[in-house]
Amino acid sequence: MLNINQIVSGYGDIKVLKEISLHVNEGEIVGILGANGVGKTTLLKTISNLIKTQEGTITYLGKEIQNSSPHKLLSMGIAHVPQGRHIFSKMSVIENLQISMDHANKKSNGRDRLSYVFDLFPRLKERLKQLGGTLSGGEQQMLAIARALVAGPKLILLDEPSMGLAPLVVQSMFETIQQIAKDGTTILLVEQNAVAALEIVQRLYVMDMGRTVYESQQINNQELDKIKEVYLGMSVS
Ligand SMILES: Nc1ncnc2c1ncn2[C@@H]1O[C@H](COP(=O)(O)OP(=O)(O)OP(=O)(O)O)[C@@H](O)[C@H]1O
Repeated sequence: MLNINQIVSGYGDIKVLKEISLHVNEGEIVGILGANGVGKTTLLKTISNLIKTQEGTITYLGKEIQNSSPHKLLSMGIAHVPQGRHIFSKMSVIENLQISMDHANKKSNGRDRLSYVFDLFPRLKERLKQLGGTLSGGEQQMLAIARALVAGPKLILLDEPSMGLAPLVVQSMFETIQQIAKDGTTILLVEQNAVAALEIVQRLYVMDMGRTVYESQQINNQELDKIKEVYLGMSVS
């Protein structure tokens, strides 16, 4: 579905991504793990063209997209849920969702998409008129994901959904992410919380210094221990 081929990008003269390559197959949850500052967020921003691709190609459903605007990418079915959520804090829950629906993939029915996100996140339905900025951290993350989903995406780029959330909230958020994938939306997940991410991904990449240093095939227990120990510096008993 998504093929990233030898991409270079960064900020001004600073190259953060250094010829990174990876792919995502339709229906998968693919994880990108790695320490602070290795370029995970930069990778997602480059895919959604918030940062320019300096070298290499990004192919989505057979089309090169590295020069397509974020708006065009959304209409093609790629939605980005940024780190820190960036919901509109002075707008209500329903207004936040409405804005995204206005830019949606018009082939799917808006009403259906809205009822789908309310089934996934009933708390949002109870808070339609509440301002985004007054929601709890967990609710804001629900709104950020819901806002992506009402656009009818085929692929969601999800940047650190666990950030700042209590462990129980993280667990329930990750169960919902798994449900979203089961319902047919492919997910590229960037996470610091390796323990939570490893529970739900089908494949994963570990990044370091703007490159992938590890790519899993199928994840079994033995491989999980190796990833944790060698690449993530976690102790395995
Ligand atoms: N706007 C910017 N201008 C200059 N450098 C930046 C900018 N944004 C990020 N960087 C740098 O790019 C590098 C990669 O940052 P990035 O946010 O992609 O890392 P990350 O792996 O997502 O980290 P984290 O897990 O802490 O969010 C870092 O060294 C960071 O300081």
